[in-house]
Order: sequence, then C-alpha cells, then structure tokens
Amino acid sequence: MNADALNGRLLFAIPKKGRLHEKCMELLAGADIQFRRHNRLDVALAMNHPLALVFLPASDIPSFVGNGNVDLGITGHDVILEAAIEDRVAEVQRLGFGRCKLQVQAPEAGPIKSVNDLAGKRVVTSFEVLAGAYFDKIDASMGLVGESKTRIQYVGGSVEAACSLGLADGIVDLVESGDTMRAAGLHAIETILETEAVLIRSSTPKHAEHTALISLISSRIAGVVAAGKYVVCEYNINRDRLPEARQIAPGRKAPTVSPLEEPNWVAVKSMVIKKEVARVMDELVRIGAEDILIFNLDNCRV
Ligand SMILES: Nc1ncnc2c1ncn2[C@@H]1O[C@H](COP(=O)(O)OP(=O)(O)OP(=O)(O)O)[C@@H](O)[C@H]1O
Ligand SMILES: O=P(O)(O)OC[C@H]1O[C@H](OP(=O)(O)OP(=O)(O)O)[C@H](O)[C@@H]1O
Ligand SMILES: [Mg+2]
Repeated sequence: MNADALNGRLLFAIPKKGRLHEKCMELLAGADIQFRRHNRLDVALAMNHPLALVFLPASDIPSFVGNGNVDLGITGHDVILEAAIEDRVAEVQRLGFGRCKLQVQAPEAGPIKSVNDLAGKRVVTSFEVLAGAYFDKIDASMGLVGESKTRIQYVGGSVEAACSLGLADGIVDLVESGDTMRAAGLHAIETILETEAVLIRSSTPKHAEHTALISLISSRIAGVVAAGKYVVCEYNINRDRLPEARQIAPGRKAPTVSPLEEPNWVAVKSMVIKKEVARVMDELVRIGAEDILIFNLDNCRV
C-alpha cells in the first residue's frame, strides 16, 4: 500500500497480536468500523470511515501516538508509563479489559520474601523503566549506591523463566490469573501498578481536521464498553415497595415504571452494573419483587 492511500485518513493503532488483540477486534466491530485486512499487511483501510487501522506491537503504540505518527490508539496503561510518554498522550477512556498487575516476583521456595530482600540483587523484566524507577527508590531508602544497586536486565518475553535459568533473583512482570507465576514456582511480593487497556490520542495532534471523527469513534467505543458493563434489570413489584426498589436499583437517571393490568402492581426497568446484579436481585426478591429478568446489552449510548 503506498502512502497516498492513507492521505487524509485518521490513523488508529491496534495491537497486532497478544492479549489485547481479540478484544480490540470486538470493539471495532461494535463501533462499526468495517475493514478487510490483507494477509501479512499491517495497515487496513476502513470501508465506511476516512480511517486506516495500523496493526502494531502494543508496546510501540504509545510512542507512535505520542509523537503524532498515528492519531488514536489502543494499548495498555502499563506500556504508556513504560514508554515514559504520558505527557504526550491523552487517555481518552479506560476500556475494561487487559486488566492485570505489574508485580515484583521471587522464587516461592527461596529466601526472598520482600522487595528489601531483593534490593541489590538481579532483577529481570520487560519493564526496565518502571522496574528501574521502582528499585531506584528502594535502593535509595536502603542506602544502596553504585555497584551495590539492584541490577535490572531487560528481556523481551517469557520473563518468568529467568529465575530458574539462574539469570535473576527476582522478576518484574504482569500477573492476571497468577497461573504463569505459580507454574514458574514464583510468588508475588509487591505490586508496582495496576493496568488495563486504554484508548489514547495524541496530546499534540498534527491533524486538527480529525477532531470530529475522533469524537465519533470515541463515543462509539464508549457505548460498546458501557454495554459490557451494564445489564437491564426488569421486574414486577407492588407500587408500595417502589421507594425501596428505587434505592436498590436506582438506574442511571431513574427507573422506568409502567403500570400493570394487576391493581397496584408496576413493571420496573433499570440499568444495573453487571458485577452487582446478583446482589441487586437478592435484595429485590427480599422486598417482594417478582419475575425478575436480566438482559445483556449489545450496544448502547449512555
Ligand atoms: N495476562 C494478561 N492479562 C491481561 N492483560 C495482559 C496480560 N498480559 C499482558 N496484558 C496487557 O496486554 C499488553 C500487551 O501485552 P502482550 O503480552 O499481549 O503483548 P506482546 O508481549 O506484544 O504479545 P505476545 O505476548 O503475544 O508476544 C500489556 O502491556 C498489558 O497491558
Ligand atoms: O497471570 P497470568 O494469567 O498467567 O498472565 C500473566 C502472563 O501473561 C503475559 O504473558 P504472555 O502470555 O503475553 O506471554 P509473554 O511473556 O511471551 O509476553 C505476562 O507477561 C505473564 O507472563
Ligand atoms: Mg506478552
């Protein structure tokens, strides 16, 4: 594809593989960004917007966006901090996936039980900036200087293997379920940060003409993200219990209340945060609600 094909198009960077890729594909579908990606090509023109998708490694996306080479991107909050470029990218919104923690880990069977035990030793990581800054503080607090400071070594992946290979006394890497950590015989001794995927744009955009399209795409993505966060809860209840029901499930603005053919009974509908729905249903049952139904949302604008 020659550079002319991209002329005037908004460039949107998407992780080309790894943990964030599939979820990003779902977001693009939910936002109705249609494209056909040709085999091995990392640029795909959208068919229904003046936009091109650029498929890049997640860790390269912060600098591409921060330097204005692309206008919009999805990547992890962790790699933005690691790229030390947070002053040049604006986080438009959190996306609710790619949630994990950057943790200091050490062999479970060994003597290292705290970060102080690890200070001055060898740490292997793909996050050398964040791990370096973290251990600089620990070293300073323990009076470790020069040669006695913690040695941070970069590796590109499979970080958990470093201790058993004799390369490191501890590591700094991402943990979600903890399965990889446990399988490698490691345990977490400290959390450096919590992260999730974020939609970012350049703080100093080169192409002001894209502002309206960036707003449209952001609003569509926000709708897809919200749809994953909420369910619609519908139930029947005696009108006398409405004040209590409203406290249990207040909805976003207010519940929708419709009359039923049964005297003094109403049907109520409200949006409920998905994670809270079991508790909300328990409480509605407790105050006499009947026929409680929960509906997932495909998409929304809230
Ligand atoms: N286990 C995980 N659970 C949730 N999110 C994760 C996990 N691992 C990584 N991430 C998030 O995804 C981002 C990209 O990491 P990922 O490992 O997918 O990329 P990669 O290393 O380029 O790909 P690959 O591992 O396939 O080589 C991380 O910066 C982090 O924000
Ligand atoms: O706590 P868990 O659910 O086990 O997830 C954590 C693992 O996921 C990521 O690795 P990934 O699978 O991307 O492989 P990589 O190390 O080659 O990047 C991360 O680097 C951890 O190794
Ligand atoms: Mg990885």
